[in-house]
Amino acid sequence: MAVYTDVNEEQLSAFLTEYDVGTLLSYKGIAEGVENSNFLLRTTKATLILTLYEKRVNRDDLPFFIGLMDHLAAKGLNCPLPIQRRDGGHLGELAGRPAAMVSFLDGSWLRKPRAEHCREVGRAMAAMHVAGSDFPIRRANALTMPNWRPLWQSSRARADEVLPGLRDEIDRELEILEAGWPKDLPEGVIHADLFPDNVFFIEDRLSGLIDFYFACNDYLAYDVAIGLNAWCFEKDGSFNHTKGMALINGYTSVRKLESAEAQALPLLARGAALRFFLTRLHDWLTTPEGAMVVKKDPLEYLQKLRFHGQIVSSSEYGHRNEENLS
Ligand SMILES: Nc1ncnc2c1ncn2[C@@H]1O[C@H](COP(=O)(O)OP(=O)(O)OP(=O)(O)O)[C@@H](O)[C@H]1O
Ligand SMILES: N[C@@H](CCO)C(=O)O
Repeated sequence: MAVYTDVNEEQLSAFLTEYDVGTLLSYKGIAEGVENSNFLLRTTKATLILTLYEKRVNRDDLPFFIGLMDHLAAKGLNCPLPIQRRDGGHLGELAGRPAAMVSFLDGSWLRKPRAEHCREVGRAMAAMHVAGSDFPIRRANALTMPNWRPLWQSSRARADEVLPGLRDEIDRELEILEAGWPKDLPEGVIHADLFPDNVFFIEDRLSGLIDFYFACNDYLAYDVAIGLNAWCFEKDGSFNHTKGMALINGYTSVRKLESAEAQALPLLARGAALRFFLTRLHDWLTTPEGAMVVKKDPLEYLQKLRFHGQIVSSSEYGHRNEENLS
């Protein structure tokens, strides 16, 4: 469960006086997520999500994240709306952590997404890319290609404890990705963590996107690559081509992929798999036993990494070139 920093009722009631949201009725820690401490709050006026930002979130990035949610919500995208404080800002401090509140979104995330859901996700991702295109603040991606080697160095010596041979395999992967990483693809604001647990549905209708705390400026197609990793593999590790096609078609129904983006997709997907492998491996090796957080399996992403290494063309993910369409 992701409550790293606990808060008591007194602290919380005092914090709420800085907002026009009524008084506290109840609150509870949310047992999901791995990055920040989240609480569900009910007040006399609203239902809200309170987030205390933890170690991986840099305080200087908070105006980007909060400003982005505000910007996207104003453009009609269904995402949490940051709650304004009485002093006009959005960011406060609680239990020694930077803290903010956002509106509660209805819906829940899908444990077993189907192809039609992947299509909706592709569409919503592209809508986010379009809506973010005039967002004025910039944030470099702190978890893209140049950052992988330092991250790898933090786990490399112990990698073979997780799987014999892992150290040499990832050394090779990293070299390939560093040498071939694409240059000059269209850039913009990407979500960068659009996994099933960050997309809410009400029945089969997508009701909103959450968790913008990895959002950044990067290649737009890199977000598609992350989506293919997160949505289009089955539990047994096999890639589901129908889901890949649905996600890509959903995306391109809103924003076309340029041919350079489509061509780069196999490498971008391979890089995305390495990114999640590396953060998971790092957490796997450093999270103390008994910590109140569910550790995610790095080897799931090793399997995906190997899969992408075999892919030659984006058509294998389900992308269809315009020329191939009848
Ligand atoms: N605006 C919201 N409306 C409704 N529920 C929310 C909202 N924001 C967060 N939650 C709930 O809190 C959980 C954790 O939130 P979130 O994904 O932002 O946490 P996190 O620690 O950043 O996790 P991770 O990065 O691992 O996905 C979500 O799965 C959801 O249940
Ligand atoms: N979505 C990530 C966790 C947050 O970065 C993962 O599944 O590894």
